[in-house]
Amino acid sequence: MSSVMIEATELGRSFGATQALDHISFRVEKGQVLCLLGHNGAGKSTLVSILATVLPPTKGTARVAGFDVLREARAVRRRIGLTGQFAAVDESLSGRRNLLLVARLLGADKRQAAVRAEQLLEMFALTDAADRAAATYSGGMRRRLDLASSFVGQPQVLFLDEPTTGLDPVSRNTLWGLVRDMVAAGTTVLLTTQYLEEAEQLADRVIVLGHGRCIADGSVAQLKAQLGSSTVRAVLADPGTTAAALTALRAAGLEPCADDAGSTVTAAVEGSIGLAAVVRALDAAGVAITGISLSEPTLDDVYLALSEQRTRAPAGV
Ligand SMILES: Nc1ncnc2c1ncn2[C@@H]1O[C@H](COP(=O)(O)OP(=O)(O)OP(=O)(O)O)[C@@H](O)[C@H]1O
Repeated sequence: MSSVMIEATELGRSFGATQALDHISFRVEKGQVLCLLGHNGAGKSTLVSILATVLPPTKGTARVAGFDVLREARAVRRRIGLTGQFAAVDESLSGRRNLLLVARLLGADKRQAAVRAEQLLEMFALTDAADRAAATYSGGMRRRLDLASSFVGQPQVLFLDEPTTGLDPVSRNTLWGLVRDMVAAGTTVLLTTQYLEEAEQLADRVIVLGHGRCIADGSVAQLKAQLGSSTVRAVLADPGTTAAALTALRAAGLEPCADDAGSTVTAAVEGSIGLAAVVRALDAAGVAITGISLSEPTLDDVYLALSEQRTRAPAGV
């Protein structure tokens, strides 16, 4: 049996004149975590909705757990779990009743449903709060309950659409641990996020979406390798000098980018010779800095560089 659990072939989706997705193709093997990264409106939720059979594509095909998302939607639904951006729990019910309800909807008898609910409450550290209304839960507890609900049917493929948005770092770490446990048990995960750290923590492979298109595809290490061996990060004394700094570094043969606030510029370089070149170029352009460092590239650097390339690309590219 093929171990490909998600297969998208030339997927496209438009909403009127908006092309939300275009020419998206990829495969995910059993037990892998694919992370979709992208800015607001990049097309992440649209892609998840198509794969989870919530939305039909306008072009292309997709198979999940071996079944076609259009022609065999019911078979797909029986094998997947979906956790959206907003926790889909019934707030008036207790955590336990939420899980019992989902289990009964999926066809479990009363006893099976009770056993499964108990297991999941334990697994997601909700046993103590099991009989309280979900309305009294914290954001992190609600996300855990939501994730537990999507796990009632022991899905082969789990879709997580921005699962940790709005969670504090501790809750986020807990959730990452739960996702790792699921993957260790053989579940295939497709995760969307705007948090690059989340991709670094969980992903075997990352696809970066930009305006509905795939703009990068590879492991975190491969994406970082595209940027050269290291990154120089210079903190500008005056954000008003950002344009001058970028011009000077481009003239020195580098491809710099600035953070949103314009207070830091980064550039990929080859080792410490590159660091000296940055210092010389900024000094010659009269750009004062308050700090400079040389580091291995992070996924943030990759993302910034890709966004920068997109911004500089001519219209229509
Ligand atoms: N039902 C819809 N009707 C019209 N346009 C839509 C609809 N759903 C999505 N879009 C448009 O499709 C594009 C992709 O949206 P999508 O929600 O997939 O992006 P996203 O990457 O998930 O963004 P976010 O991170 O903000 O959730 C956007 O331009 C959005 O406005």
